Amino acid sequence: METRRIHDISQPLRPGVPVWPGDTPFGGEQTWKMAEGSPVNVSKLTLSTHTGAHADAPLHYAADAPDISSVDLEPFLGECLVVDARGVGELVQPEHVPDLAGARRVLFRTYDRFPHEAWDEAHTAIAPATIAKLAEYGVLLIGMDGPSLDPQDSKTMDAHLAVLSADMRVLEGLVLDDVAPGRYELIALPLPIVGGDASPVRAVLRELA
Ligand SMILES: Nc1ccccc1C(=O)C[C@H](N)C(=O)O
Ligand SMILES: [Zn+2]
Ligand SMILES: [Zn+2]
Repeated sequence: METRRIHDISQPLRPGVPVWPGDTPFGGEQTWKMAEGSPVNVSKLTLSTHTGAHADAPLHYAADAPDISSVDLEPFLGECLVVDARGVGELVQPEHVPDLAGARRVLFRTYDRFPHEAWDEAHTAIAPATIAKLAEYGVLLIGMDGPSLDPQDSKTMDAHLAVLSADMRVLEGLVLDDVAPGRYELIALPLPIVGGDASPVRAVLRELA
């Protein structure tokens, strides 16, 4: 049997999971309870589309752009490169991008320890020039552990606009603490939420054979 190790790089979704300031807190509530005589347990969720590990749709940063149910799944599935970008400062710059050796999906680790319990107001972001460089190399998807490609206080969304013009896909909120830099198989499919500007993903990295 195949035994390639799988690293779960998703945040556990639970009440209290840190969300963007002012955004909808995660809520789960049981609607049918076995404890009250129902034959099954069922619950409802309340959450922002940008909760935990998630994929942005172009619709998040451009009006009339594709929603998350319309995007091609190819970028979210396949070989990727995990890059150690810890300690780079405010922005991951082009010089922090190593030789991609043909990788078409690139994930940046910026945290020593992912902040599971508190929102990080001052996360590392991605320089637009870095996205342009990745696009030149044919990269389909950029991912990171921080909550946004752009700084929290950005009004111009330069990194997201660079992604828009390169038609790249985006993963944010990945937990890369226990993953060594290098190549893996990425599996991080968004849900087909019609009209959705983003979707949570169950993101995993599988070691290559
Ligand atoms: N939830 C929000 C509410 C307001 C403004 C931004 C967000 C975001 O989540 C930003 C995001 N994760 C991004 O794609 O950069
Ligand atoms: Zn997002
Ligand atoms: Zn984003």
